[in-house]
Amino acid sequence: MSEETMTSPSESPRVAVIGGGVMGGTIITAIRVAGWPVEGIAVAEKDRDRAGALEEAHGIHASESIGEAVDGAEVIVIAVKPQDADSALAQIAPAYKPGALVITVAAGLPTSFYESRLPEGAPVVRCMPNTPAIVARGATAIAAGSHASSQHLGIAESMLRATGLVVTVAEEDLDAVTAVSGSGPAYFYAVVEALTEAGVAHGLDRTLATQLAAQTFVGAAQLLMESGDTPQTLRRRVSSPGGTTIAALDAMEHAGLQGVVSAGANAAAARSKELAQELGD
Ligand SMILES: NC(=O)C1=CN([C@@H]2O[C@H](COP(=O)(O)OP(=O)(O)OC[C@H]3O[C@@H](n4cnc5c(N)ncnc54)[C@H](O)[C@@H]3O)[C@@H](O)[C@H]2O)C=CC1
Ligand SMILES: O=C(O)[C@@H]1CCC=N1
Repeated sequence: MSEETMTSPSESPRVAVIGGGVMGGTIITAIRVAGWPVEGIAVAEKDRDRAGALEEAHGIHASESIGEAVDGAEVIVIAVKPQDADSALAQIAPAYKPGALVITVAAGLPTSFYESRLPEGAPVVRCMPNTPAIVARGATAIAAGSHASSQHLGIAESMLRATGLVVTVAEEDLDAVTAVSGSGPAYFYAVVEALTEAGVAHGLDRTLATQLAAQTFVGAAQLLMESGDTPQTLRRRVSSPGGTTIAALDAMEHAGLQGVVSAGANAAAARSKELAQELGD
């Protein structure tokens, strides 16, 4: 695909999604919402049940063969686990249409990993989405490889727009993005689990405690985004002098909250870098 020949869904570029799991399925939904025609989307999914579910949900063609899905595709979305990317690329390369845009969501693997396994000059855009994309509240960062232009980034952005926020970053920032927003939803769920347990220990019904915790975090996040205030300002607004919140925050800090969160984020960023070394050349 030349950049000039594809700028909008109405031009019906052929899209092949490789791996129709959580992220692949979410991206298919997003591009359908963005107006991509069903007949322009193919998916390669080796799990038969999952392939059948995608066909039923979207009316698209699912194949076990990566070569078949990629044949003639102008955009190839790679949504397999990092450990499966090398073998997927070995099947993509022979069917690759010169100039086709490759969009990858795999954690850790740099754009050079793809470029070195595809014909010379392949434009690659690397993305780090997160699971709230499933409900159109995702946060995705995208970065251009060495042959990807701003127009290629624009195509990726237009395909992912329906998943929520999309921002462009330098590729070197993607490990940090992974540590904050890519893995971030899991930190939130872990905190909700802990808060639920605390609520249950104090006599609350488990379902109610989870509901209250989730609504509190959704509301707090919305207030943060809509008010334009800093987290510090909003935290102080909850914290009455001599009140319950200060008592809680003091206890959390004493128990190492800041250290716990940064240790988690550091481990995610380190693992992202490690994946590149482990699976790269
Ligand atoms: N789940 C998450 O929160 C996030 C995941 N990612 C990245 O997205 C990628 C996919 O992750 P998930 O969707 O969570 O995994 P998943 O396991 O749900 O989906 C991967 C799919 O690829 C299929 N697959 C594997 N090899 C294949 C092959 N050779 N041919 C056809 N299909 C094949 C599997 O059957 C599976 O359905 C990973 O690289 C991950 O790093 C990125 C950001 C967030
Ligand atoms: O856990 C992982 O490796 C992927 C990347 C970010 C979220 N899930």
